[in-house]
Amino acid sequence: MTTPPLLETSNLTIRFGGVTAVNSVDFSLKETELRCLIGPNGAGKSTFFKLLTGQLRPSEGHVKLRGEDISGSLPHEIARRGVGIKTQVPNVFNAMTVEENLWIAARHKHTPAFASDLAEEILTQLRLTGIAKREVGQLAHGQRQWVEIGTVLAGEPELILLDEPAAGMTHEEVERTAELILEINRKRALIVVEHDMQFIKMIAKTVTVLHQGSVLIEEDVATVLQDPRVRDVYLGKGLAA
Ligand SMILES: Nc1ncnc2c1ncn2[C@@H]1O[C@H](COP(=O)(O)OP(=O)(O)OP(=O)(O)O)[C@@H](O)[C@H]1O
Repeated sequence: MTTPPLLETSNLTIRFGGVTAVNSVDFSLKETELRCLIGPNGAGKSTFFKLLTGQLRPSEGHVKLRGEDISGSLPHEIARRGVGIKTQVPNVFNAMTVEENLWIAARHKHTPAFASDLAEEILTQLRLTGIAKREVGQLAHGQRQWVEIGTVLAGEPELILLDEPAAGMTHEEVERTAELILEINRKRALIVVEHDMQFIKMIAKTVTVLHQGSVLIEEDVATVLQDPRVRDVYLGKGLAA
């Protein structure tokens, strides 16, 4: 028997009134694969993520995790099955330190002592040990984003969805974020939505392009960035390939 992919969607579709935001998407992700998902504004990327995490229910089609149908499952059930997400909405406690935030996130699943060990491990992995005792509200934008990624890691997901992790970062922060993602990808699968093409080039292997809710092309990064259809959909929207 062949092993099913880590994640698979078939004919995944959602309509809002007259708008088909995600339109018959067949998508497949292998264990520990890193996939970049790009597309112009309104292409359906965030909505696709919401369908994967159970925040939205599909109008049609299915989402399967290791072959098990999770379409229609509740967000906390999907999280428990190993899907973590970092959205663009902040999800950390500003008045607490970096290590306290990581500990609280780890404590959902673990004993206090184990949560401390896990928080320590994440501090090391994300190279945040130097700012462990700082309040999150006092940190630079990039550092806060890394703490947010850390709180997702504290849930020990097998699949991590990152929605625009490099948005608003300086060039140095973008480079470090790329390194962190590649480090995380040694053990875990990720889907990364991003508009910053320099960042995409730093991390991408296979890129899926969404346009008007459908998959326009899915290829290696070099092929995608040279594809005239991709250039067309981004025309005037700042694709710096
Ligand atoms: N709750 C909703 N009700 C109605 N329409 C919606 C809803 N959510 C999304 N849409 C529409 O679905 C389409 C896809 O939106 P979505 O936010 O998924 O795009 P996106 O690719 O994430 O865009 P961006 O890059 O700007 O974040 C858009 O036309 C949007 O207006």
